[in-house]
Amino acid sequence: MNLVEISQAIKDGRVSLGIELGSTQIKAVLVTDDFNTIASGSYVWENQYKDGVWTYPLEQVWEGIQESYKQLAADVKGKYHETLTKIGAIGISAMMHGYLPFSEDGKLLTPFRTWRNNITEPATDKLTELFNFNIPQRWCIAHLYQAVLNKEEHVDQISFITTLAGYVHWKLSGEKVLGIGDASGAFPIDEAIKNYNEQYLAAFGQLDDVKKYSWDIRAVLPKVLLAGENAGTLTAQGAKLLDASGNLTAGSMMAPPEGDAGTGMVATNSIRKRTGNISVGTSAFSMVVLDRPLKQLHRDIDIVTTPDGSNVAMVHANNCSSDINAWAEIFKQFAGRLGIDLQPDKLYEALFLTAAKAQPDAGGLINYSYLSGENITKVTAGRPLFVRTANSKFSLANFVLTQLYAAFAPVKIGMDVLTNEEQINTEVLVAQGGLFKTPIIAQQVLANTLDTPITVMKTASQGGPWGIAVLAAYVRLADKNESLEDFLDGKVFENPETLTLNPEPMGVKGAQEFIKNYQDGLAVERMAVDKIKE
Ligand SMILES: Nc1ncnc2c1ncn2[C@@H]1O[C@H](COP(=O)(O)OP(=O)(O)O)[C@@H](O)[C@H]1O
Ligand SMILES: O=C(CO)[C@@H](O)[C@@H](O)COP(=O)(O)O
Repeated sequence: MNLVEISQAIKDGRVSLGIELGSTQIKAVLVTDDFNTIASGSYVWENQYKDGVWTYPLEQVWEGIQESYKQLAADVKGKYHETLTKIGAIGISAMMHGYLPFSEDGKLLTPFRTWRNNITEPATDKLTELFNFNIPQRWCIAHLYQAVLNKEEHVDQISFITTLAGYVHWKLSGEKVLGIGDASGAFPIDEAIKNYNEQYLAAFGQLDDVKKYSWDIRAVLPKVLLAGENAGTLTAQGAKLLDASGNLTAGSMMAPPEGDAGTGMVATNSIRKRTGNISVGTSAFSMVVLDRPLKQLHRDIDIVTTPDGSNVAMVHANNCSSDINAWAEIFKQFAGRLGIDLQPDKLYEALFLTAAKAQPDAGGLINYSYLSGENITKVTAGRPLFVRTANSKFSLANFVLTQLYAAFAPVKIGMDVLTNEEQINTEVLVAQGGLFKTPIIAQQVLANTLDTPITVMKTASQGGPWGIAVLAAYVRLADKNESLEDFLDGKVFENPETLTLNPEPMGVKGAQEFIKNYQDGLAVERMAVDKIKE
């Protein structure tokens, strides 16, 4: 589309907006009906560790959404000389799971407990046994049941719980709904009925410590919707919440709110059975769409769904890029001392490119990037740790490669369970996430660490917000009965710009040596949790 055509599309509202609330950034993108991004905005935020809980204040949720929207609207005005007043469809996506309990009158009953918390182990042990289905610590039902077990005062006032995307969607549209992918991280889904698992709902409701409360779990959970279903419209109040300038009018169609797992699947076109993708940002999680049930229950493999409700095996590691950021900040401060003001993209590029000169085994250096506890390696709290021996080859190149290996190590260890015990493998994984903003290096290290070809698309560093914008467009543009898979293959990914990197034999061997040292040293990391108190 040329500038005149885009301006006309904006005037007519033939555009779709995607907003994703990720762990480190809120991003908004506007796409035309050919799925090209024509404008964007973002807001940087960071979780806080307050009173033993990882959280974000809800006021900052709105500050971030409004700032991202404001930048996007200014981008539209600057490039296309149009004021953004009408948006065809809107989708909200966010980090999944966690705990946002509300009272009947809409009051938040506890600060937001995010996916990053490892505070629900007793609840997950009990529920996993009850359902014979893996309940990870970060899931909404684990948080709710842990609050029950803790006998927290607020529990009897609960009227509704939701995820972050569900909360924002509710405020914009008045609808208490979730896309099925996001819902699958709240409570287990039954793939056959594309809804919460009835048997598990009943079992949960029958628990003695749950029966005490007047609420019913069925009424407390949001309603489940499939991709493409109508999830309400933007209300006048919602329009004001999104666009503080008041230019935006009400009435946009709303897509079912999704989790960043689902939007990652869309952004990498990984909805069909046996396709695989991986998201690498604050956390790292790989996802394979299943064509058969798993042979057995694994505590390291989570079953979620695609936005159209197919089961997906997910390996989720809580820690990926946060420690890279912490070290990058140290290098930035050092550069600052030398009078050099390093902007983030330049900083990451300079560091990552250094890793190209590293020894394949990263010189024997070891790093545990655990800002928070790590489920895969059974480390209960965050103690970032860098260890080396006197003979390790301590160079900047090896240090940076160590950081990248360490970012991918937990997910690699978890994925070995899927490969070795379930024989579930994909020929290639399509990856997305902020680490690919600097091309090649992180992609190659990931391919070597996982010993799997990694494909990255042009949109990889903006995968999530673009994915939810595509889901919004699907509500508006799909032909009757057109499946999401066909919509993606036929309309969205006609000609994707991709780059695939294969594992390099030397790199694979080096990564394996790193992982061996990493696993051998895990006892030291666990001892750090035990001995070094906050
Ligand atoms: N220019 C860059 N090159 C490489 N990595 C980057 C760059 N900018 C940011 N990053 C990394 O990307 C991460 C954010 O990735 P993203 O997928 O947006 O994650 P999240 O959803 O967790 O916020 C940052 O925390 C940082 O580690
Ligand atoms: O928990 C999940 C997926 O199951 C994610 O929402 C969570 O790890 C947050 O992802 P990001 O690190 O923000 O990409």
